[in-house]
Amino acid sequence: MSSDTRILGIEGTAWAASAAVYDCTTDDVVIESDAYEPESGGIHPREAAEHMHEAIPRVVERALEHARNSYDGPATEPPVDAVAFSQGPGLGPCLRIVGTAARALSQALEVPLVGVNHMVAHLEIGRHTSGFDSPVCLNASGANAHLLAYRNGRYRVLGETMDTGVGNAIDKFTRHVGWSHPGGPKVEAAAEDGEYVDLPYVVKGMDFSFSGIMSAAKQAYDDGVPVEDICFSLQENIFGMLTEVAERALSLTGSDELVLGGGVGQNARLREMLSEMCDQRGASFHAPDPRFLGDNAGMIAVLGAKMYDAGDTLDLADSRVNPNYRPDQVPVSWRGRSERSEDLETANGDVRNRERVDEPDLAAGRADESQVRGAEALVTLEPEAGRVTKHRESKTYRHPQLDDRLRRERTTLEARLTSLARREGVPTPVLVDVDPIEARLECEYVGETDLRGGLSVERVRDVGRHLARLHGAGFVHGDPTTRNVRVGRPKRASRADGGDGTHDRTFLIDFGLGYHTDHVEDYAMDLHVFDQSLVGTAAEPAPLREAVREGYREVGEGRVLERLEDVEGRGRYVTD
Ligand SMILES: C[C@@H](O)[C@H](NC(=O)OP(=O)(O)OC[C@H]1O[C@@H](n2cnc3c(N)ncnc32)[C@H](O)[C@@H]1O)C(=O)O
Ligand SMILES: Nc1ncnc2c1ncn2[C@@H]1O[C@H](COP(=O)(O)OP(=O)(O)OP(=O)(O)O)[C@@H](O)[C@H]1O
Ligand SMILES: [Fe+2]
Repeated sequence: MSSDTRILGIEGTAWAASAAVYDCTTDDVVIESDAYEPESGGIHPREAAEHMHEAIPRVVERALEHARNSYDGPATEPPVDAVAFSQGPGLGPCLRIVGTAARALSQALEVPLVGVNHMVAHLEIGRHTSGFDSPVCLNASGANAHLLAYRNGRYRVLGETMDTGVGNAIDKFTRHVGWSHPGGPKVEAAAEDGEYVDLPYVVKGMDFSFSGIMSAAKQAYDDGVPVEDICFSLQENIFGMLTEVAERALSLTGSDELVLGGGVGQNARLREMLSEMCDQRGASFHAPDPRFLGDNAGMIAVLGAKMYDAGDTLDLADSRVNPNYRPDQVPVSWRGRSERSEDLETANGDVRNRERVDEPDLAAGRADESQVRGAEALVTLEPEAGRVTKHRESKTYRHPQLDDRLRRERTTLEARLTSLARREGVPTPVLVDVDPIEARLECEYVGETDLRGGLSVERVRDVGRHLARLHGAGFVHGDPTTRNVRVGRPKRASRADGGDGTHDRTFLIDFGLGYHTDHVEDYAMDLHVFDQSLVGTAAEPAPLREAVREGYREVGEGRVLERLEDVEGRGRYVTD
């Protein structure tokens, strides 16, 4: 940053009472922290608030003392230009204490107040220390776990945990085995001596869930499985899931930069996996210094400075804290104008650069003219021969046993669901050969372009009907994006169709994330992913979104469409 801004940052969302001074001229960050350590169990909100009450004045005083000592301006001037504080998310009682302290200080020093979103700060500190321009960010913290990417003035949530934060999930397991809080570092230490045992692994598109794996881990412990083996395997599966969704986000955004944020980011195995994944796909990876990963006021001060320079300060009346403050609620004021209107066309499930709609799509990593590197597989296209070969290559970041299992399971499932879908009357590629051991699948080349390069109301309505048919048969596609729909004349099936070979069809491909389910919620989510993909792809999504619903209504159940409205009403999904 070019200005000579100096900012006092205050953090106190849960366990870390922390204050920092950031000096833009030198880029120095001085952090003073005082951690709350529960005597037993996890974090108790009331005890944590008592800790804040007592520790915040102390750390603020130390930070201010540093600010005064290093300030060479007039003695009558305040030693900082603004006070930035964590406005949320976090524990209400803790946040309120921090808010009160920040307001009092801003009045005493007669400087403005800056309200910082703690999760955006976890992200921005990585962008700041890496110098990356527009990275995808994986926030792996105690109470959260999500992937963020910037588009059109906001950080969009591309994927997130469907239940608890990643650190909290680990901490619950360590409480079960009687270890003190925080559990993450203890799991990391115990994992050193562990061997792999099978545990659940749950990724749905770019979302993921920890509840199944944590129950299984506790059960394994109760059954006498050595705790170090469980710790080792927990790390392999949980961090494998996070790395997989991070790779998916890179592939779909077309970004080649990844930054890590949050307390769990201190884990060496997680960093190793992310770094290896990025190496394998030619992307750059950055993890900030550990002092910037766990909760700390340094990241609040650094983002506070960017916001202050952009004129993004708070009136007292707007300075109330928000325990549920989501990162996608923050209007991003501090990125340059050119940055704000640029880049990623993101939406949950389908994210891309608008110009990349040529056919064939080789944008996500061109190997040669006929190969596409998707998020999961290397796909060899032979349109002339009417053939496609999809190979789920080994991911070296994953434990070999887990890697084998996932590649086999998904290849088998993709083959099975692709055929099942066709039996339900949904056009899909005809399978030629499946080799689960090699994770290789050979099938018919279908369509002429991706749907995203050939959007029309009729085609989208057709996809609505297709999804309804799958759901009627008791399974979901799992990843129905405009990239996973092919459109055009069928190469072989057309004549069998009774047509003249010019009849337009929409094919569903890539069933690797599909699964059997009878939950309305899963069907609604499937529709929602497609809906969001339209929002991310089309200049005028409204008539298309209506068309999907029409198509679905013709064939499927109204209650799924009702649930879709619920899903949209939950607020996570910003579609503007
Ligand atoms: C809202 C805010 O209060 C919250 N903060 C938070 O969760 O603290 P953070 O410092 O980002 O993360 C703490 C978590 O990070 C885990 N952790 C710390 N070191 C770890 C390690 N080496 N391996 C795995 N987990 C680790 C701890 O077990 C704990 O669950 C958040 O950012 O979600
Ligand atoms: N049967 C097919 N006919 C024509 N093109 C295909 C076929 N299968 C795949 N493709 C092309 O290859 C691309 C990648 O294939 P696919 O989606 O199956 O791989 P993936 O690794 O699962 O990708 P991602 O997870 O990124 O969607 C598709 O977007 C499509 O353009
Ligand atoms: Fe945090």
